[in-house]
Amino acid sequence: MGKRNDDERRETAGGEARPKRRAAVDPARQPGALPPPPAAAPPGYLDNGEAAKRVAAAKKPGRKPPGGRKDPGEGRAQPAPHAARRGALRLLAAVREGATLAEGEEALAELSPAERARARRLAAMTLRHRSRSEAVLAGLIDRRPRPEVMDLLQLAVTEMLAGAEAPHGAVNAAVALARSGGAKAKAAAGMVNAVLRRAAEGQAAWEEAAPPRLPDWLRRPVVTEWGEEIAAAIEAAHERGAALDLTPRAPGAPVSGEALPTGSHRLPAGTQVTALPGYAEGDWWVQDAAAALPVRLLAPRPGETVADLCAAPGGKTMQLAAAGARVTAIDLSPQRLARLAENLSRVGLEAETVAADALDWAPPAALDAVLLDAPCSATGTIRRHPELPLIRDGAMIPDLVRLQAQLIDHAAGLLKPGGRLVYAVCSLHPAEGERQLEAALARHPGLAVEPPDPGDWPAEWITPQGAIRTRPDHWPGLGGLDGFFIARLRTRG
Ligand SMILES: C[S@@+](CC[C@H](N)C(=O)[O-])C[C@H]1O[C@@H](n2cnc3c(N)ncnc32)[C@H](O)[C@@H]1O
Repeated sequence: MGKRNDDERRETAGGEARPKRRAAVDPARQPGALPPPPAAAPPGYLDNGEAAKRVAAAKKPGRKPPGGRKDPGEGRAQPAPHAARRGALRLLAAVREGATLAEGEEALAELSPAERARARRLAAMTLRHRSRSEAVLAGLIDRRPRPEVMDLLQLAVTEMLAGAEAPHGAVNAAVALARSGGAKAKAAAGMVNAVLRRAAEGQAAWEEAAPPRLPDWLRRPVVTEWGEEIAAAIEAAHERGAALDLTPRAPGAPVSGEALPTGSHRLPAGTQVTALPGYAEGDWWVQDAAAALPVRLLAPRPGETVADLCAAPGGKTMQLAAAGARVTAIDLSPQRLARLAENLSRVGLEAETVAADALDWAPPAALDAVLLDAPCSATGTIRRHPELPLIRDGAMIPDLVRLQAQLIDHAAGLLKPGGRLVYAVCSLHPAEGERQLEAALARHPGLAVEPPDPGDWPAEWITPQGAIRTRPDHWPGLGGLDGFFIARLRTRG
């Protein structure tokens, strides 16, 4: 799988962004500060690239580890043994340093595309099941080992008990990796061997353990909003991970995968995107089924003027343009906007692009509609980004809520009388969704919620306010979907 393909496989939704000056989210203080995305950026991150540079510098292939030891893979024409596992451990180490899996991937440049994909899969699987491997290991170790040794143990336990890897293969690989590490890892090789041989018998403890809990800062508001049972169902859905969803360029077009009730198509996770029919022709793009819903609710008509205020990397811009709307796509990040332009060009669609703070942007004439897919905590995308709970602490929520409110206020002022505003966030935090809508309605007596047509939308998604709320535990039989809050507002006119 090529680099392009890797990038395409990432969700095109999401994206917490750097408020330029009006609100006070400081990218440098964000634990998950992300690089300018090479392609479709993972959601929920800032765009300053600092964390990525830090991680890449620390993990550069060939960089000598402390003590001058030569990396076993250094200088080899052939990949080092266990290259994918070694890559997965680098990714887990990057997450421990506060980076995302996507940032960590910068350190995997020497791996083949297939090894890189496997490293990513192994790391994500280890993170998704981390509570189970912890439970298995808790009964086998007296004292928690060094973090890198713990990563190695958790990776091997996950491979054995969730990944269908034969125990001897996972144990031997882990021992070999420990032996090829620094002095401290070498010293732990005996313990790794002994613990993992016993862990291979730990299937019962694995099954009995609960999925990873949401962090308290997110679990509390989730439980207050929907109750304990739903919080647990969300956690279980996060552990199951996400399939690959495609949005057809034209409704009803022949696109691979199972057609979902909302028009997206679903394929198994791990499907090689560039090999699918229609990729080169731009017949579809990768987009979680939930991320495709805001434009569906907006229902753009041919010729309408629509601004996509926080547009990059452009999943929703492409939907708007495919519907025939005259779209202006605005984004604060020129790098992300460049990616949007690339995406548009791949699928042969057009939109005007503007690199600007949406709070400073105004159209020459009032608009028919505005899509505000606002920067947010991205907590609705944990299925795809299992590292998020580990690298966020919730401190950014108040600043994000403030920025979202400012963007709603600005967006409302850009509309014609009778124009519509769709506000969307890929967040499970009610402060960014349900409470944000309540506050917006209180500030804007001239705006009213226009509820979705109940005939077209699952009843369980429609909130008492007339908005749409999707959660990862929805559609259990179909494989779930990301958490989004989406509201359609209309100016009285
Ligand atoms: C949730 S993502 C958008 C995802 C996009 N709508 C899609 O479907 O592909 C949020 C985007 O908001 C942008 N952003 C953040 N603050 C902004 C601002 N003040 N003005 C314009 N764009 C902003 C970020 O750069 C990021 O690309």
